Amino acid sequence: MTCATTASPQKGEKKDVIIIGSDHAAFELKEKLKTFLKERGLEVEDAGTYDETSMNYADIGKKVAGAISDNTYARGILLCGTGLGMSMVANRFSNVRAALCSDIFSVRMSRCHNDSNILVMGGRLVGDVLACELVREWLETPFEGGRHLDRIMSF
Ligand SMILES: O=C(CO)[C@H](O)[C@H](O)[C@H](O)COP(=O)(O)O
Repeated sequence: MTCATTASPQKGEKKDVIIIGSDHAAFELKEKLKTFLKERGLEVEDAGTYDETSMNYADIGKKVAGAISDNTYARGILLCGTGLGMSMVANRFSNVRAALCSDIFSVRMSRCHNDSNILVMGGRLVGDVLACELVREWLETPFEGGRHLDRIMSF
């Protein structure tokens, strides 16, 4: 399983580690995805939340997006009830291209054309089996570069 990125590895970048975070609404999905990733030999950094106590998704979204933005990690996964709040938070950070997806085609395009570096999903929308498939597709699909590189570099 590859984890393609266009950015040159930076000093301290944990480029082979996937950072994952959720709020309470998607805590259960986060735990399932951690198992899925680890079973595939990937190292996972859990940014929280660590139980189902109600909390503010923005705290976790900022933590994960900040760690992508400063190149500590190359790829991250964010989960909340709908995925909306997490994607809004994450896309405020420079160098972050967070893609809120619930279907395979969007996930594939988010990698091929947009070089998404955070995959966002809604735990109250996407079931466990589909979520694992979305993550698998996201990890395995490379960025095409070319005209798409010019485009993502323009914002
Ligand atoms: O996207 C979200 C917020 O914009 C998420 O769905 C949150 O998980 C959701 O708002 C949490 O709702 P709750 O009623 O506090 O569990």
